[in-house]
Amino acid sequence: MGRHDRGRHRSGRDRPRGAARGARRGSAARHGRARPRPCGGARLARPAHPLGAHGRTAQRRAGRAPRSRRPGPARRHAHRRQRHRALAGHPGRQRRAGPCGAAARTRGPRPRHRLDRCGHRPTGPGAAVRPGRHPPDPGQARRQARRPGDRVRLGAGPPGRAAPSHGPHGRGRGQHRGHPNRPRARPPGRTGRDRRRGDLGRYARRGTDRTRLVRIPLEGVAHVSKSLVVAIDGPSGSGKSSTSRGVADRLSLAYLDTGAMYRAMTWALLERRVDLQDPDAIAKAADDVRLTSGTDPLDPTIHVDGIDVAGPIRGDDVTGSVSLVAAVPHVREMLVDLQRETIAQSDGIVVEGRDIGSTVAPDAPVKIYLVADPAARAARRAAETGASDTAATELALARRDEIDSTRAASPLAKADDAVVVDGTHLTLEEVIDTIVGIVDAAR
Ligand SMILES: Nc1ncnc2c1ncn2[C@@H]1O[C@H](COP(=O)(O)OP(=O)(O)OP(=O)(O)O)[C@@H](O)[C@H]1O
Ligand SMILES: Nc1ccn([C@H]2C[C@H](O)[C@@H](COP(=O)(O)O)O2)c(=O)n1
Repeated sequence: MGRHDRGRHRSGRDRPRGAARGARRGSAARHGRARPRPCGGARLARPAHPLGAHGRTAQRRAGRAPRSRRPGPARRHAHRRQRHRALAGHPGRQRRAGPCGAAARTRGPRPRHRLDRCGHRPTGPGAAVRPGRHPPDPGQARRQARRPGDRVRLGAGPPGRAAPSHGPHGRGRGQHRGHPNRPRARPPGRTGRDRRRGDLGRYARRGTDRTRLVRIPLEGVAHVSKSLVVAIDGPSGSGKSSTSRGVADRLSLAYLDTGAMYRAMTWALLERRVDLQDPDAIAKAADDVRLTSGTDPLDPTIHVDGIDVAGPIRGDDVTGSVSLVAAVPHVREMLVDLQRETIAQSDGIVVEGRDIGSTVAPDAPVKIYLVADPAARAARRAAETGASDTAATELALARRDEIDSTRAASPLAKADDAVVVDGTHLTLEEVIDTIVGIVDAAR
C-alpha cells in the first residue's frame, strides 16, 4: 500500500447511511454459483429462470423464438443500456456517472476494438446482428446461460456435513430444472470460453458433475480450483468493485465481493446487538450467521439469513464498524473458508478484497493490487454518494485503510507477486482494459 493510502484518523464515515453503495450491489442472483456451507458443502440456488433474463435472449438468438418475437432495435438498445447500468452501479448505491457516462470517458484515448460508442463491448441481441460494427462475442451465450441464480452460501446446514443435493429441488449446476439428475446438454461446438480454456491448459474445464459437494480445506485453494482466479486487492475506494465486475463480465467469469461478506457479517452482528469492541463476543456470534453471496458481476447479491442486505451493508453504522469485525481471526477464518469454497466451485472468478492475493488465493495466477491517489478516491466516492465534504470522505477512507492494513490477521497488503495498477489517471474502462490485458498475457 502506498503512503497515500494510510491515514491516522479514527472518525468519520465514507458513505451516507443506507443509501448509496447498494446501488451497485444488486438484489437478485442470476449467475452466482454454489452456496457453500460453514464447514463444507455447497448447495446451489434455484434459478428464477433456467437461463435468466439474458438466457431468454440467448435462446431467441439461437433461433428458438419466431422471427416476429425477436427484439427490435429499440429493445436491443434498451437491453444494452440495461447492461451498462448494471455494471455502472449496484442497486441502492447512487451513482452520478457510470462507465457509460461522461465521467467515464473524459480522459485517455478512445478504447480500442470491440467497444460500442460508450466504451463498452457490445452486448445483447444487437451485437450479433451487426457483425461489421461489433464482432459478436463468442462467450456471451455461455455467459448468459451460466447466470441463473447460482449462489454461494454459508451456514445453510449442519457443520461438516455435505448437503445431499443442490437447491430446493435437488438441482445442481449443469442440470435441467425439471430433470434433477440429468446434466444439461451442452450446445454443439465449442464456445468462445471453451476455446479460451483450451488455451489455458491448466485451467481446463472441471468435470460436469457438480452435484456433489466439496469440503474445501483452508489451505491452498489452487489445489482444488483449476479455473482461472483473478485476485484484485487494494485500499478502500480504489475501484476494486467496479473494476472487478467489469473484468469478470468481459471475461465471462464469476465475481466475488469479499468486502460485502465482511459487511454482511457486521450487519448481522449489529442486528444481534453484539458488542463489537469484544472480539470474543464477535467470534461466538459469528458462528450463527448465514451468509449467501451471488456471484453475477452484473448483479451481485448478499443475503444474511435469507434477508437481502445489499443496501443496509453500505450504511454508516456498518461502514464504521466493519474493520473491527474483519480484524477478528475467527471471522476471517470462516469467511476465508467460504471464499475458497466459492472459488473452488466456480468455473473461473474475479475475487476482490484486501487479502485475496496474499491469503485467500495465494496461488491465483493473476494478482492485481489496484491503487489510486487518496484525493482521487475520495472525489470519486463523494461523487458517487453525493457527499459534499470530500475532505471528510478522504479521512474516512484513510481511517479504514489504517485499521485494515495494521490488523494482525491477514491485513490489507500487496502480495509479492501482484501487479500494481494505478487507476488515478485512468478511466474505469481503461483500468478494466489494463487488467484484461494482464489476464490475457498470463494465459
Ligand atoms: N478508474 C476510475 N475512474 C473514475 N471513477 C472510478 C474509477 N474506478 C472506480 N471509480 C469510481 O470510484 C468509486 C469507488 O469505486 P469502487 O466502489 O469500485 O471502489 P472499491 O475499491 O471497491 O471501494 P471499497 O473498498 O470501499 O469497496 C465508484 O464510484 C466508482 O464508480
Ligand atoms: N478480503 C477482505 C475484504 C474486506 N475486508 C474488510 C476491510 C474493509 O474495511 C471492509 C469492507 O470492505 P469494502 O466493502 O469496503 O471493500 O471489509 C477485509 O478485511 N478483507
